[in-house]
Amino acid sequence: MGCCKKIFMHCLDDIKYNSGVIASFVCKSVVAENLLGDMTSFDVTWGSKPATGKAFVRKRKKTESLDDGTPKKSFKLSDAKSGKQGKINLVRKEIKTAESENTKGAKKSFGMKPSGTESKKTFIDSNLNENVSQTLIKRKQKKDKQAAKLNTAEPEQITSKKNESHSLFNVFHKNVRVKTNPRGKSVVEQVFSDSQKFGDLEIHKYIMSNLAKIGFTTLTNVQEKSIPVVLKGDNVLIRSQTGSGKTLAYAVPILDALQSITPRLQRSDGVQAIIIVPTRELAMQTHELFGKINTFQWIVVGHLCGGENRNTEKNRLRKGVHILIATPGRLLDHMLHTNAFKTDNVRCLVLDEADQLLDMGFKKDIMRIVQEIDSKHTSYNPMNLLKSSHKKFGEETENIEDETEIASTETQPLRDPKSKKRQTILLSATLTKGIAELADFTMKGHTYIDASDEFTSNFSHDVMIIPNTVQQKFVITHVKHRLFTLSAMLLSLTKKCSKMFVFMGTSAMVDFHYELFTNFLAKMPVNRGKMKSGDVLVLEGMEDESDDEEEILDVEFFKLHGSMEHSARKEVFKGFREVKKGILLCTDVVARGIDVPTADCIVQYNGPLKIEDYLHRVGRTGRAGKSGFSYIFLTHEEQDFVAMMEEHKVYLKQEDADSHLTELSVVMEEEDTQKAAIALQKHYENAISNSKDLHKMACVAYCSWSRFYNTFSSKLRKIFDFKQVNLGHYVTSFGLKETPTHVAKIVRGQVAKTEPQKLNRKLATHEDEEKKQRQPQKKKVKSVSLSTSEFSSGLPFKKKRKKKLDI
Ligand SMILES: Nc1ncnc2c1ncn2[C@@H]1O[C@H](COP(=O)(O)OP(=O)(O)OP(=O)(O)O)[C@@H](O)[C@H]1O
Repeated sequence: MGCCKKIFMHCLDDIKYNSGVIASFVCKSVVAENLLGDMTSFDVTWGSKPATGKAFVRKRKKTESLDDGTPKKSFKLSDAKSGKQGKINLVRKEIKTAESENTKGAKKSFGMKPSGTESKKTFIDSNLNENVSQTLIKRKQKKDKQAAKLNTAEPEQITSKKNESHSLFNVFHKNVRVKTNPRGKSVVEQVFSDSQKFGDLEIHKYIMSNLAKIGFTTLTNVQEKSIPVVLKGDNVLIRSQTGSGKTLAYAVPILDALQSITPRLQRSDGVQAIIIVPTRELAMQTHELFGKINTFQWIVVGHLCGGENRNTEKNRLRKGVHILIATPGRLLDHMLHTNAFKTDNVRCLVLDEADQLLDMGFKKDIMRIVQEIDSKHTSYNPMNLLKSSHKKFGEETENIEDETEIASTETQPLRDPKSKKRQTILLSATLTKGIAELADFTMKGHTYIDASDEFTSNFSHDVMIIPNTVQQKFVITHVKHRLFTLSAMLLSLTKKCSKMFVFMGTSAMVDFHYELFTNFLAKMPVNRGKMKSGDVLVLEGMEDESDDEEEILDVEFFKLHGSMEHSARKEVFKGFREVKKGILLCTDVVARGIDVPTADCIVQYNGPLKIEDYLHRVGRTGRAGKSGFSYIFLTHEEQDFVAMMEEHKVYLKQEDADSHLTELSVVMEEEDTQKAAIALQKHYENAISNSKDLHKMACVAYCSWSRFYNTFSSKLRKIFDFKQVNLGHYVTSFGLKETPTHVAKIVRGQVAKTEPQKLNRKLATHEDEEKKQRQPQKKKVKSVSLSTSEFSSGLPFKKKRKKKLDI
């Protein structure tokens, strides 16, 4: 027995690093130890050929093999991906002769010679027949004894014993240490300029005093470098790290130019400057900032964004707006369909978060918007623009000036209402080839401004610059532990942080976790005294408002994603910014540009779909020189992410999940952290299975996750590899007890949640066929839509532009 246990541990390690090398060991030890349900995936023999891909052991076989007391020599397997059935035959299966340290160790513990040509077959045969059958008989005897004991015990004790055999126990293995580079030096970008003040700029004194009122006196580095250039009227492409104050770099010069126009602008003069931002929240935020620095009552700032009432916006445009902040879809919609919206006087175009605009597939919309604006300007020459856009990435921009008219003039076009020129400003925290192309299309020659002194001339650098005031950490968890580890982290981090963004892959994941945490984690009573690791938790009781309960989480939960109603999104965004202590569960919809100055912690529960997304998510903290923390959840299979980030000069430190799990001991009133964690998992699982709605949400969330996990960018796919994941473990991380296939069926509406799982394939198939014959064929209805339009433009739906996730 001891040997088997040892082998299991060896095997587990090997599976982690060396998947498939020692399948036979795994199976054998599994039989002996009754650990089948907890195995990670491994390669098996598929008939006579080795299986491609991964196979997952059917959990139910574990019970069958042990219940009848006879050793099973074969197991049925099903391929999670293809659904193909297979069989692993332990007697016939041969041990592969991998010579890794672990396999040698494992073989030794079975009394075998480390390199095993002669021991290949005999090992399994003899051991299976002797050791395993004995083992199983002993186990059965032990089980019977335990059962007898339990029968005489108090009911409370019984549940406690039952809980101890929760499958999570078996995978509670040591923390994995990931090799990091402690000496790695990231590129540091100074946020504030050394000395320059807003007072040193040639801008209107009212703007200066308004800036001083909100506490801005010293210029940030990017503001120091770019405001004078923008004031001059040049086209610019600006790159600087997140939270460095890029918005003011264009807001101040635009406002200063418009206030200087004499005679004063009238509403009938129409739109003078358009600022395009990717999301509604960013549109609102930018609008707010303009509101703070604009005291010139005759200058009107307005915004247009998807989700708002179109007629209200039409009226707004009809009345007259000078500075228009808009999301691209809705802006184009009005350009094409609102007669009152004239673009003849537009002399400044800003593309903020330019890389996100491209990522979200707005390139065509932006090109169309640019064409619409320029078609009203005499200097517009699309052929020249096209020629210039074929220029190589990173090539100096000066040579284009020969071919096309330069926008740059002695005066800023905005200051001269008669000017037929357009100044363009592109801003981003990351630079990609796409941005270079966009710059070439939208601008006739431009100045490149990089806030980092290291990269003033080198445009196409791979280095990612993240504020050095943010401590970046990663946590390695077993997939099955994700849910309770996240809960523990929320509990512990709220003690030291006031506002937290928790990024998740999909809207459905956000919905589910929000529901779970607000109803259960946030209402976790500290002094209830009932919640021991062995308890079966009375879930309805959790909502009882008894006097002696107090909430352990002194923090408000929020959720924000692209599938929410516009009004709800608006409210949440406002609420989160105003609240003193809060946790925002969100998707990447708020990953860029959003400014919550007091946000001091970022948790990435799912990896970023693109490398740049990591930077933008982390960038929600550490704004304007403030300090912050950032954590990313990684599984054992995803640990190479750390090395990949190091290639981009981003160095993450490992933090043990255990340091957070101790929090659960307090909540669950259980000294042993592992038991407390399991109790919480059980608590969640029971809550989910007892509530139809929550269960459905969990199923939908799981399915949306599986779609999400299939969409990583090609570079990241080798790390976040869907083929490597154990779907069964992920199901557990959503607090579900069903198999992945069953969950998928529930989501598709093929089975009701209450329907028992099909334990016996033959019987189940038979029953199914009978049912089919009895029931008339129903038309298939897609019960849950997993893909939703993220940033609805309001335009009639034409053709799907790009495969979008429900973020
Ligand atoms: N000169 C300044 N002094 C102090 N704080 C400033 C200054 N300029 C901007 N800030 C503050 O810095 C924060 C970040 O500004 P902003 O949102 O413009 O950054 P950003 O570079 O656009 O970030 P991101 O790339 O994430 O969009 C804001 O809270 C803003 O109020």
